[in-house]
Amino acid sequence: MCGIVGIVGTTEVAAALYDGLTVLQHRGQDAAGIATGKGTRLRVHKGNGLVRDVFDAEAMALLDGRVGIGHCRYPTAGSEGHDEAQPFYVNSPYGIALAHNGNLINTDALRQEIFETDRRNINTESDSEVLLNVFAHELDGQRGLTPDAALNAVEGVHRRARGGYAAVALVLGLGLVAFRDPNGIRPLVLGRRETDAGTEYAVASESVALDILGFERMRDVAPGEGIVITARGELHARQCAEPSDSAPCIFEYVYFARPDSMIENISVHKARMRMGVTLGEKILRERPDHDIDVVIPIPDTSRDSAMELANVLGVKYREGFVKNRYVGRTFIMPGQGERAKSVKRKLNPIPLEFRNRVVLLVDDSIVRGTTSKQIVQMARDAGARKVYLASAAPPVRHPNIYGIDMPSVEELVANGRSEQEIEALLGCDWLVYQDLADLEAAVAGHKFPGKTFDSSCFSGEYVTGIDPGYFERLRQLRSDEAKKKRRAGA
Ligand SMILES: O=P(O)(O)OC[C@H]1O[C@H](OP(=O)(O)OP(=O)(O)O)[C@H](O)[C@@H]1O
Ligand SMILES: NC(=O)CC[C@H](N)C(=O)O
Ligand SMILES: [Mg+2]
Repeated sequence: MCGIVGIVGTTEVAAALYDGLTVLQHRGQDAAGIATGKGTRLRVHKGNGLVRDVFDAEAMALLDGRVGIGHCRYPTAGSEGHDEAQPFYVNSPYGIALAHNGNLINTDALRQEIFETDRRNINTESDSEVLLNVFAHELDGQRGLTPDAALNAVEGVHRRARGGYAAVALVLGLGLVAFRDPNGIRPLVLGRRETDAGTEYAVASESVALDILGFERMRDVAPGEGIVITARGELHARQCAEPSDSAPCIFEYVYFARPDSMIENISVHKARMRMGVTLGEKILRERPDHDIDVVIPIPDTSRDSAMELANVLGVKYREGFVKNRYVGRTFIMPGQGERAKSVKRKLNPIPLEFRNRVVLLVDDSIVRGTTSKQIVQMARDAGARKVYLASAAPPVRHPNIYGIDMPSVEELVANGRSEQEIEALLGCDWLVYQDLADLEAAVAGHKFPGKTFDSSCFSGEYVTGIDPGYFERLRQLRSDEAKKKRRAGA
């Protein structure tokens, strides 16, 4: 789940792109990059690591121009290597750099088509390089370099690409192009800032990036829409695909996005609080005479839900785990060994909150079970009398194929297991999951009743349809085992 940002400014934009990426860091910790354009020169600097590690003063000084894009990466395709860091660059036509959040599900077919029909080579395993080349080819087929030509090219992308994608592209001689897949699976928001020198525009994965840069949030980029902001600051927008089922990714609200972001006019913080309410109500229905002494969140993401859940139950909310702020998010780490080790390094219990108590631990989701297995044990070791575990999301039983790296069902702790079996495996005294209908209602809230989402990792229903054999191929390419082998060079 990468973070993307693009800015058309009235002055140099590199520093603002850097700041934007630092607040999108939670979306990808593996690699980061910025591309800027000035005159006929497009500059790209990218590398593995956190934003603060990838850029130094020297690199920043080279990134000149008033138009630019940035990316922080959490890989869902290809390797974690340096050459798959983004933005990707292609010199023809005009010089284009592109940054992509999401995952294409017809990458192989597109790669072949691009080689055989479009006569373009894709030099990495990245689906984002494929996306860039589809856009480049479609733009090449247009007459001239105008906003209309770029929007026609976006139409071409929507015709050919399948999957989840939100993308920003820098086209030399034109400006910034942004687009979002026809189902709107991946988020993208548009903002504006007035300056003495004129209007500036920014697009970003999450509105928090606009907030910290001082841009006013205008609206989400619509599913299937294309946007062009010329280097002179003119905004052009057009619907570039037939209307499709709207399916924003529900996992953004569960885990990925920052709580201070608004996605599709829904506050992530409020959505998480409502998840806590519905889960609390379920607990009261199932165990009206519960013996819970204290509700303890598993930091960070579950805090908003856990707090409201405690309110509904009428029991104390306590911070029982201290998080080491220098360890990143564990779920988006590439290997299981690293994920497992990091939970221990990251979270440490305060024994007095556990001793002789019946504790209800709350997490936003249980995916591989890496976190919860260790946390339940830590709570016991810290003296808890009983350890209950509640998940603000339903069991994850299906792969995510639109930009969250859960490609292989074998790695999911809920795969092929009943809730009782998962409870036994995680070693807790009681395990309770949110129901999917409650989760969807909680995210939609009162303002958007009946709103639909991509909830495929919970439901197994995929809005784009799936080609036969896709899951097996994905498993071969992206299981933890396959990644380990690739890293070892086997
Ligand atoms: O079942 P698992 O495979 O362990 O995955 C789920 C856990 O991973 C995430 O935490 P993470 O440490 O990534 O980030 P956070 O600090 O934002 O909660 C999520 O919040 C759960 O705690
Ligand atoms: N998480 C993402 O959005 C990943 C983008 C792209 N598929 C990559 O692997 O680089
Ligand atoms: Mg967590």
